[in-house]
Amino acid sequence: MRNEEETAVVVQGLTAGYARRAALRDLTARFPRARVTAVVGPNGSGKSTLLGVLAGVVRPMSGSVERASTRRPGFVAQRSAVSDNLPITVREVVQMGRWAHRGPWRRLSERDRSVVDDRMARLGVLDLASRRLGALSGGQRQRALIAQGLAQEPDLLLLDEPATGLDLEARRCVSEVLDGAKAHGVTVVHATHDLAAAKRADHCLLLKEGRLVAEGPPGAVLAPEALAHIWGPAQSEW
Ligand SMILES: Nc1ncnc2c1ncn2[C@@H]1O[C@H](COP(=O)(O)OP(=O)(O)OP(=O)(O)O)[C@@H](O)[C@H]1O
Repeated sequence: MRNEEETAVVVQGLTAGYARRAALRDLTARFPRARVTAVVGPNGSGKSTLLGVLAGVVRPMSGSVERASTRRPGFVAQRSAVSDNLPITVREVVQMGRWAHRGPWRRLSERDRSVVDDRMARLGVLDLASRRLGALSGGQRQRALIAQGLAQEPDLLLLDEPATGLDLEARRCVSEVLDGAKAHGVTVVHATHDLAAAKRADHCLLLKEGRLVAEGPPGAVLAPEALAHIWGPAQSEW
């Protein structure tokens, strides 16, 4: 990043976790505005916790998170965090994204409806609009949840493993959607185990055991020697 102007979020000395156990320790990092940042690391390294802090659902134990904007971030949680049994349709799920603007259960305006339809179309779930979320395949459900995040029209979009379990075409669709959001000025941060997707990002954070190991351009952060350091030599060919 070249200067402060281009930074959407600054995290300094962040320690955060659950009960008294820290899952992230003394993390300092920046998230460039209108760019895609990939957060990479092994299971349990603190990726979801970091997204939770940025989303405002996990409170820091110490350190700070500074964000220029006061708009509520869009947060697409890990699919496993969303109940399969919710008796709501895909359209209702995506409409919930408009609550940030309308408040819950308010009547939707014409514009709300058109944003909802547009986001469902972009994620290829418009023809599933009246199906119940719980009756969808994992990949279809994931696309509905991403459509919900986009329907919020956030300036900061946080996604926890958005491409996990998706087929090739759906992954391509998600990747295009995230690039489209970025082109509209949205700061995108996603946690991923897909190193190819991480390499397409503009900026990358590599975590291990709750600590930041490296930050910068994905090509440098995900260099074979860094990956070998984290996962062992077998993964260093990515
Ligand atoms: N709700 C919770 N309550 C207690 N501990 C938690 C909770 N969520 C995560 N943890 C712990 O915090 C640590 C970091 O977990 P986190 O989910 O942030 O990692 P992650 O990098 O996203 O992992 P994964 O790749 O498996 O999704 C782990 O040790 C985990 O057990």
